[in-house]
Amino acid sequence: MKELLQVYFILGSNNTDRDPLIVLEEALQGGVTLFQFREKGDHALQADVKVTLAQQMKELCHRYNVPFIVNDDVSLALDIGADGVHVGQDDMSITDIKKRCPEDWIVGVSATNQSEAEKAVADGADYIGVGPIFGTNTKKDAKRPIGLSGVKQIRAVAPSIPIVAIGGIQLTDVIPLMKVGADGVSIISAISQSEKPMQATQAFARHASYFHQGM
Ligand SMILES: Cc1ncsc1CCOP(=O)(O)O
Ligand SMILES: C=C1C=NC(C(F)(F)F)=NC1=N
Repeated sequence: MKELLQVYFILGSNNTDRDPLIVLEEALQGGVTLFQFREKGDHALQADVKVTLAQQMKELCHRYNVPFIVNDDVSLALDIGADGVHVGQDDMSITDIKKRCPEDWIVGVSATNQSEAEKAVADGADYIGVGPIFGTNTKKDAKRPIGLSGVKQIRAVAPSIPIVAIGGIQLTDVIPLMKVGADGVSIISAISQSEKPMQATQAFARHASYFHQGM
């Protein structure tokens, strides 16, 4: 699981002005290790348009042997045969999801502090998304940034669960984040808003793998 978290790309149709399928394919060619479909916020697609995009993105990910995760929408994830879901603290509980969903599903949870992280571990989450690390414009209701120290504190109470850092992350943040205990980084705009998503992803992959070799 920790290897999958190295370069965790997240994309929804409103995170880019381009065709999201083209952006996704370029990022996959650059070495994305895990992908999350997150269709939220202004102009988010709904209903069958959203389902169609999700199915197309899933097929694309599977062509590159990358697992396809759906944010929040457990029913959509089940309907299209996703590889798992990512839920927030106030979404469906992990235990309920684990009951309803395939045994081999990846179930990730957001955590922004030590108690949320401890709860996620107790509930059996497969990984936790820790953040927002830095300020971000991508998520309207993001909480106050927790910085590198926030990751360090969470790793102190959750020594073995896979942790991916998220929120305002740029290339130069990768190695410092891994040094304080993250197993990988989750990125939206640094890749989706890049003029060259493939090259941007390659750079993130190089930094993340460099650190892993170093360990
Ligand atoms: C979904 C989410 N959760 C915490 S911050 C964030 C948005 C991250 O987007 P970006 O990588 O563009 O800052
Ligand atoms: C709010 C979120 C927090 N973390 C993550 C992930 F990086 F996948 F763990 N995804 C989200 N959608």
